[in-house]
Amino acid sequence: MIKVLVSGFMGSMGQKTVQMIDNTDDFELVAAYNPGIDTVHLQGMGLSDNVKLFSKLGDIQTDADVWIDFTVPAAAFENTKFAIEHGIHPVIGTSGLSEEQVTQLQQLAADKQVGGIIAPNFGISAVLLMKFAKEAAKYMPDAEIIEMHHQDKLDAPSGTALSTAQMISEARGEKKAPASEETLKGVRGGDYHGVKIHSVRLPGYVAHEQVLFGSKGEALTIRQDSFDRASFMSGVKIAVPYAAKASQLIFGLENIL
Ligand SMILES: NC(=O)C1=CN([C@@H]2O[C@H](COP(=O)(O)OP(=O)(O)OC[C@H]3O[C@@H](n4cnc5c(N)ncnc54)[C@H](OP(=O)(O)O)[C@@H]3O)[C@@H](O)[C@H]2O)C=CC1
Ligand SMILES: O=C(O)C1=N[C@H](C(=O)O)C[C@H](O)C1
Repeated sequence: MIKVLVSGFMGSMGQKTVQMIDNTDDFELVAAYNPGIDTVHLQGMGLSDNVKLFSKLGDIQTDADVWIDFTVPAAAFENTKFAIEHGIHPVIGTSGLSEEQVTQLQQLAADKQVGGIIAPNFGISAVLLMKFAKEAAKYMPDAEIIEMHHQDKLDAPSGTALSTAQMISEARGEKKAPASEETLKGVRGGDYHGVKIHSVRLPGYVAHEQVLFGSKGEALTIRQDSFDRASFMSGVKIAVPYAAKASQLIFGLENIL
């Protein structure tokens, strides 16, 4: 049995994760963390009395093996650091960690021998999109990304879009996006090493990404859609047993599939 703590358990992803753990024989929810726990939410969630609840990071005392984190970008670094320092293997879905922060956390995990995984996206369709985009970029280096998310998403671009841009950039090498004068500021999107990223936020959307490749007389479009947050749970389910035994902190679900 793998004992799990869910950080951000009252959020959209946190609630899905609690359900997934309840429905998985090998996992047991032993602790849950969320600042500002409210009883209305709690009643709806039907957590067992054995689950220890925490609303402050410093108060957490648990025998959890794995720390699943779906919180907010501003909390991702401190939460992951806390988990590693307390011997709890991290499975981090929260977006917004910088490359420097990931490197720091990987160093800490190696020092403490408490490994796990940080994944910008636990959905299989998104992992495949990134893999296919990396391959396509070798042959069609001119690419732009459009990511589309629900209106409550705090960060832009999405972690997935940033990761896709990194992979495209690595596969094709240095390249600049065509220069054009913006008569409306920001209209050409963000720029990651020449890969333009456009972030759309709309009600009704969940999480979607499209990568457009253009070449002489032809184009390729790769698209994935997460219509439901359940789409991320298959990846989390794979990540938990991996993390519980890991001595390194890896980045990207594709590395353990
Ligand atoms: N890797 C992946 O596959 C996926 C990643 N994500 C990422 O997961 C994160 C959460 O997404 P989502 O569930 O939609 O967001 P929500 O806003 O629905 O949930 C975030 C939860 O975290 C809580 N929270 C705020 N601060 C802290 C803290 N310091 N420690 C612990 N919990 C905290 C919030 O509480 P309160 O409301 O009281 O502030 C809230 O309950 C985002 O970064 C998102 O990008 C989302 C989907 C898939
Ligand atoms: O906030 C979300 O919803 C999502 N966040 C992740 C990201 O930033 O890439 C993963 C997925 O896109 C859903």
